[in-house]
Amino acid sequence: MTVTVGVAGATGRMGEAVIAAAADRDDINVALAVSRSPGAHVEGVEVEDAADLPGLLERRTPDVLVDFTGPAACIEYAATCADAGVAFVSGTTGLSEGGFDALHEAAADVPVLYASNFSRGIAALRRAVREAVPALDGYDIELTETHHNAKRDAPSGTALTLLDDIDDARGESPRVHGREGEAPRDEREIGVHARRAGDIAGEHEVLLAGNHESLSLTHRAGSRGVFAAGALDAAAWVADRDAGWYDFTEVLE
Ligand SMILES: NC(=O)C1=CN([C@@H]2O[C@H](COP(=O)(O)OP(=O)(O)OC[C@H]3O[C@@H](n4cnc5c(N)ncnc54)[C@H](O)[C@@H]3O)[C@@H](O)[C@H]2O)C=CC1
Ligand SMILES: O=C(O)C1=N[C@H](C(=O)O)C[C@H](O)C1
Repeated sequence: MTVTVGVAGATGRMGEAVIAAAADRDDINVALAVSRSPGAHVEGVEVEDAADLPGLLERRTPDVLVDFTGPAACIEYAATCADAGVAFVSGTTGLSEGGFDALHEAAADVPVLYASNFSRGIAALRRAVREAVPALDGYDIELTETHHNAKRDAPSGTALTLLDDIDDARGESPRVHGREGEAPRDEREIGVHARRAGDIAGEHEVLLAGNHESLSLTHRAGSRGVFAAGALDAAAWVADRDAGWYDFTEVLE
């Protein structure tokens, strides 16, 4: 079965990567690409005006809209998809709690699949973290993420997901974002460090140290292609599901 997708944020780094990845797949057809800077072509696909999204969804009837934009657009497009009966897959980060509430509202009408990171390696890292944290009870934990110099939100969405995983594994811990001056470490705090440099696609390290040993669990994305492939796997998986909230881990089961 071929799944038809629309791509929102089509002229952005991830939007372009998604369209490029779709061009190599037989199971996905890009029926629509939108951006707030229309007129360009990405991999031969014409990019149309995102302001026309409601009408475009009605006319092109994609099965799924894949969104990599910004928080405001993500919330707006989720509601537009809910109205149009189109499944919504998003990897947009930097959403507030209210933003996630809005996505959950859309999930009452259509399938919504959200992931702060669509790489399989991060899914495996999350499993490793959930196992390591209780096994190394009392060890200090520090989390470091490194991204390209154009990333807007910090810490990354993936870092926030990993922090939630750590909280689930050992109870809620205070988060300390960087340290400066007199800053003695509290026993349970998690130091969170966000680095921005060059064109690094995305790196995350969870460091556990204590008892004269340290364990570093690290993931490095070599290109945006890994995120794009995962998002398209998610789109293919969610296309014919019932309305509801879905997680990327379900796609990998
Ligand atoms: N979940 C995952 O696996 C991944 C998530 N991301 C996230 O995806 C998002 C996009 O990342 P990039 O492609 O690097 O950013 P980008 O800045 O290159 O592209 C974003 C695109 O969205 C559009 N956009 C932003 N706000 C908009 C608005 N209010 N209305 C209409 N269009 C709007 C921009 O014009 C641009 O075309 C970020 O939140 C990033 O953190 C990025 C990589 C992987
Ligand atoms: O903005 C990015 O580039 C990335 N954003 C996501 C995040 O915030 O975790 C995922 C990935 O690390 C790349």
